[in-house]
Amino acid sequence: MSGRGGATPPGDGNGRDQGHARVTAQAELSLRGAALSYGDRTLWQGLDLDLRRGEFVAVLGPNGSGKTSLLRVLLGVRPLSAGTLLVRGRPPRRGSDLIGYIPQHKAAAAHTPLRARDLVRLGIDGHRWGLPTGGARARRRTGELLAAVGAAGYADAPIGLLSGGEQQRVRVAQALATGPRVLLCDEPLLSLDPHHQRAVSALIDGRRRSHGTAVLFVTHEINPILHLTDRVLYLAGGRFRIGTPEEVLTSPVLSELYGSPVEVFRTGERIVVAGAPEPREPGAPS
Ligand SMILES: Nc1ncnc2c1ncn2[C@@H]1O[C@H](COP(=O)(O)OP(=O)(O)OP(=O)(O)O)[C@@H](O)[C@H]1O
Repeated sequence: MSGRGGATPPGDGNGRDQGHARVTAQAELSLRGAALSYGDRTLWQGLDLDLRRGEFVAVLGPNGSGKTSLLRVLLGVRPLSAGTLLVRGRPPRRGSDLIGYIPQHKAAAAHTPLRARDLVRLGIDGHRWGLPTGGARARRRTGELLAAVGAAGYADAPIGLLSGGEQQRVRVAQALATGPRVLLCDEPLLSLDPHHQRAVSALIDGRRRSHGTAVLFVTHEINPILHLTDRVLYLAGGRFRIGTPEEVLTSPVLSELYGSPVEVFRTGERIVVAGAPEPREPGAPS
């Protein structure tokens, strides 16, 4: 297969086989013929994806396959090299209220002067530096957001003194501050223990169920979120596949995507991928 990404069934999932016009009308995010290159290196191309209301899409792929770069495009901080992106029918805009972003967990330094409530407050009016407005309303909203993620008990604690799971709850609250239609999650469970992984993924899932928020969830590990996942976007070696986990996470599909034999095992509720090749160095011949 050429470097042109996988617009072939099974697991094409690009909407064409599901009533293209109907899907487009409902999409929160819509990519058409999207490509992203850095210099002469193309991370992905020919990407068609509609993210629908309340949908949970997991983005998988080896290191360097362009998962975070995709989020940067969707956040409006990086332009596509080709193709189009629409966010609820309009071009993307950096800092849009329509999109919430949950970053990887990185432990905040113990001496960080921010309290949990300050971090959430930044999600409400952090883009209005120098023009503080609506103080009482923002304070009330901050309290509601912290309560919604079960973080009210440590609202006034310095963020650096909270556990990893507690910090991630606060970051979820911050991402929800503007009432986004789409949540972009960049490995939000990384370095959390299984208990906190479940708690944080349940929070994200709860939001999509209660508000119809669509979720694009970048992860290296599908198992903690497999039960939530409607579709998988799998990026590898400049190509991709989209479809349900059952369609994409199979030995034949991943072997074709990687261009070498890959085994996918299912043990109970878990999926194990074995034999995926190491990512190529940037610029190495394909
Ligand atoms: N601004 C940039 N300029 C040039 N190359 C970049 C830039 N940003 C990212 N890259 C390269 O693009 C590739 C994809 O990066 P990206 O962070 O999107 O990958 P990823 O799939 O999220 O990887 P990981 O799983 O390791 O987080 C990497 O090789 C990275 O070095």
